[in-house]
Amino acid sequence: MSEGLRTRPGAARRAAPWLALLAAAAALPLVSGDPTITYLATTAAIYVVVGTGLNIMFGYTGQVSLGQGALVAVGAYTTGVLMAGHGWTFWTAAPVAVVVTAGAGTLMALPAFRLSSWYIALVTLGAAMAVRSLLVEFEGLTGGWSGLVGIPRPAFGSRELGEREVLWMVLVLNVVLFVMVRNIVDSRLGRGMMAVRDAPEMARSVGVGPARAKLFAFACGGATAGLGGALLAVHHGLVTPDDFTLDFSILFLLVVIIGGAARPAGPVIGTLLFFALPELLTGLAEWRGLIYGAALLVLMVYAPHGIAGAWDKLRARRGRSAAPASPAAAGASDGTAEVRPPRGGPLGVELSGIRKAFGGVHALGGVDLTIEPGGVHAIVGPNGSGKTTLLNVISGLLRQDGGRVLLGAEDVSRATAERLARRGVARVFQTPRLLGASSLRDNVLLGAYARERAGGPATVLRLPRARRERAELVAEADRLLAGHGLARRADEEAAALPHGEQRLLEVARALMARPRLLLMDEPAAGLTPRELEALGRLIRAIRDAGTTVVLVEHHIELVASVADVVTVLDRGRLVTSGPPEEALGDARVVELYLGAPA
Ligand SMILES: Nc1ncnc2c1ncn2[C@@H]1O[C@H](COP(=O)(O)OP(=O)(O)OP(=O)(O)O)[C@@H](O)[C@H]1O
Repeated sequence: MSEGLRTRPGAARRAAPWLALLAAAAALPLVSGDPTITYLATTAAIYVVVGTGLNIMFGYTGQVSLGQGALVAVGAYTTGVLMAGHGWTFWTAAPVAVVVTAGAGTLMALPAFRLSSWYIALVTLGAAMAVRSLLVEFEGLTGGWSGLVGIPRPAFGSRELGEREVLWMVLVLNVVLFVMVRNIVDSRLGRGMMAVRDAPEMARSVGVGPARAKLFAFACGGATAGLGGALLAVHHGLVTPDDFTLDFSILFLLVVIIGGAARPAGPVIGTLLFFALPELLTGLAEWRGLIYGAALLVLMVYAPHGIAGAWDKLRARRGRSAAPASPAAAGASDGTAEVRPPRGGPLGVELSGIRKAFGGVHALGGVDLTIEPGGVHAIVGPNGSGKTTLLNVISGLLRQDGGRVLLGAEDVSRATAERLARRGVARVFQTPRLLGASSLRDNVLLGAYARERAGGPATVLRLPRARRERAELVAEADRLLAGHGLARRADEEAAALPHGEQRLLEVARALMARPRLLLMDEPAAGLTPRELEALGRLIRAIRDAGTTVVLVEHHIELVASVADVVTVLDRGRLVTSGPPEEALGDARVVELYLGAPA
């Protein structure tokens, strides 16, 4: 058994029903011998290829594209022009179509760096309309309304592949794609894409560059649409603009949504349903529109994650009730035993003249502060005094209006959050920011994003290097989860956790980064007294392991018990800074918290 499957025994079992379904669907046309069934099955299998790419863009990265049909057209016409017009073989034309369409997909991604996902939907819709017009306008190249005809089948020498052989080829491609998508999703790349989709600020704080993640997703979507287009061109033998209407583009989005976005099997199920339903409803032709609409409505209300999502939920519910309590859960500790030394020495911070305003609100009005490496530095102050803004500036999530930030000896005044994460800065947010639909284990693994070494190709192909690294990280994440008493729930969705445990999960994710500087924003909020004590022990253990901790906190008892230095802010200005008893005993601070003496 492979290392990957050994560490995730559930993954193979989860995929098994869908692989069986795919095999059954593939077997039907292969045994029936009916050319119509073979033709329809090939078309369906090509749609799965396109849907799989869209699933990466939309399902995993949250980029709504209504232009997938246009990208398929780019792939189909590129193949058609090269094969019918220039005598290329399928084996040379298809890779060119894939590259050209990946490029077109990447171009479509450019507005995505600035726009929210629903605006991107409009941009891609516009692109779909523009491509169709261009296909008609460039008549000399594309054949105008008549399109391109006489596109030959793929051939080996003079022997053309038969209909069934083309179907086989597309099915094999689907299996390869399925495995590649599973490898991507179950890797740093996939977790990064989902972080961009669910919590963009958190994504940046763990080291994910949102632009790169979106670019990668659009390139994947473009490449698979190009492959789908190349296959459609040789399957049909001709391409015309009428093959690529707006309905065609929207169809792929529906296939992914109905099948189950962000589930590798989603496009398979969605496509099977799309092709099977008209056959099942032949006697009810006039009711078909109504039945489709009602089914979509019911699905969106009761199964918003599509059919694959509903199935996963059912399994998770059954698994939860059957799962025995693990020893780790019974003896939940405070996680101190699992704290590991950072990826380098502790980092100090030097802030000089930091200013930040939001419109007329001066959140920080010129803060000078030195945070020594290796200690616990608490920042306290009344609501709205600028504490979170200060953490955002230190972590690179906000660019200050003026002033300088030094991290160690390095001037990072203009550094992005992603870069700082790579330098060893990690963050715990005021309200937990998690991948709600991902497992606890995947949430913790995301913390290692900035220190994972396996590159894209090694990850996609799951080469031994990537496997080894993944197995080590999974073991580390499981130890952290066990340390926080969450081992038993490692495979459950993070969104199902109660608030207190979501906070623990955030801390585990931050520790997974082995940070040199850990920024914690109100980690004690909502914790019970027992949990507070455990948090205090954990913070001390993190410091003792060699990490600088900056703790923004309202819980003064916790601050007094763990902090080496306390800084007090009020209305964006530094009131005092020093050892806890000195800073917290300062008359101005007492007045801030208790009000002026009568
Ligand atoms: N993105 C923003 N847009 C507009 N105003 C903001 C923004 N972020 C912070 N502020 C304002 O800046 C001031 C400082 O906010 P900040 O969140 O840093 O305070 P805080 O000390 O962390 O407060 P709390 O203890 O309530 O979390 C507040 O007046 C707040 O309303």
